Order: sequence, then structure tokens, then C-alpha cells
Amino acid sequence: MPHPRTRVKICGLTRPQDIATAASAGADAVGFVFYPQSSRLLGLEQARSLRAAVPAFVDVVALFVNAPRDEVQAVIDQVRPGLLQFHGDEPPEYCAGFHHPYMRAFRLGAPGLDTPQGVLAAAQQHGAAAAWLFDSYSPGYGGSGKTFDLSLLDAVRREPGSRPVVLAGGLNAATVAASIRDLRPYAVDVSSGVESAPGIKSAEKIKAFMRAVAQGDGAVVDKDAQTV
Ligand SMILES: O=C(O)c1ccccc1NCC(=O)[C@H](O)[C@H](O)COP(=O)(O)O
Repeated sequence: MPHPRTRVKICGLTRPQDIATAASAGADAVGFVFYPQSSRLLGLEQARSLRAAVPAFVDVVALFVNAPRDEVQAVIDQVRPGLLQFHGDEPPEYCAGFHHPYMRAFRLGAPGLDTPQGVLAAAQQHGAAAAWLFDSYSPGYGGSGKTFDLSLLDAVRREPGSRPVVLAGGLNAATVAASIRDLRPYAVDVSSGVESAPGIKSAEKIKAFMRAVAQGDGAVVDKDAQTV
């Protein structure tokens, strides 16, 4: 059975032309960052305007870090993301409380997330999530371009009840195909690796990244179709 196509989310978009490039290159989702300390931060009006530039069949993911509930709700109401991404220390009840599909991010290498069993235990608390996103630990929470040791996902990969795995953290066109071959994630997520400057995406890097994902998918066609 063929390996299902790896989905791609491109995160941290701030310009309509980058959304157009991502969509025409085949990205499945674009990420809008609502973390005030981020260089990719969007205001509500800017996000509404960018949302209007997202074509049909491309999902919008709204990313938060420990945000007040009313800020998340305002984005849900006004930007209409298909998926929320919680990238901080949000507990399960908070994440589920919006009654909106969400993805919980885990920053691997942080205390408690530095062993495969610790990672699995943390992720299993979020069994209601639509997906689990695994990123590298960085003091600034995410979008750092840092990688993590993939063996930290060993217990998650062996666990039959796992949620779909989104691989993030330092991916780029030179590395993503090998990561797909090794891990076979449901989706990959990239930000820094397709940028020319923070928040400014490079059309060439986006296209190269999408080509490399297709190469990674092609390399696993004849193997066991199991994905995480
Ligand atoms: O992009 C940010 O500035 C950001 C800030 C706070 C939390 C998360 C953030 N970004 C997350 C992402 O862009 C991706 O989900 C992921 O971390 C991949 O980033 P990168 O390593 O830069 O490819």
C-alpha cells in the first residue's frame, strides 16, 4: 500500500504573497502566530485580511502561547481558523474548552520532555487533540529553527493510540526528506527553514521544501505504510 502523502503546514506567514506562494506550491495549511513576543506576530485586523487571501481547501492554523481565553475566542470568531495550535503550557481542559479542533505542541528537550516515556506521557494527556506537534525546546517557545533528537519520539511511535504526529523544529529542504523517511509523520511543519528573514517567506525556499517533501514521500512508497 502506498505511503499517504505527508501534509505540509507552513507557519508564521505575515504577507499575502507568501500565502499565495505556499498555496500554489501545494501547502495544506498556513499558520498565523498570535504570540506577542514573536517576530511573526499578527494583529487581529492583519490576520482577518490575510485570512481572506487563503484559498479554499487550504487550512488556517492559529497559534497561541498561554494566551488569555478571550484572545483565543476573538481569533476563532473573527479569523475563523480551521485548527488551533497551543504551543505553550496549556492544560488539556483549557485546550478542549474552546470546542474547536486543536493541535497541542510539545517542546522536546524541555524538563519532563527529555525522554521517550516522558514525551509519550505528556502527549497522552492530550488525547482529545486532533494532532500532536513535536517541536524542539527553545526559550522563545518556537519557530527557532532548532532540531531535536528524533529518538525522543520512539515511545510515541510504538503506541497504537497515538494521535497523528506533526513533525516540526528546524526542518528545511535539505533535511525534510530524510525526516519523512525515518519517521513517516502525518504532517511536517516549517517556519524558519523557508524564510529569508523572520516573518518573510522565500518563494524559492518554499518550492524547494515542497519538492523535498515529495521526494521523501516517494522514498517510502514501497515500504510499510504505517505512519504516526
Ligand atoms: O513562529 C514563532 O515565532 C513562534 C513563536 C512561539 C511559538 C511558536 C512559534 N512558531 C512555531 C512554528 O513556527 C512551528 O510550529 C514550528 O515551531 C517550526 O518552527 P521552525 O523550527 O522555525 O521551522
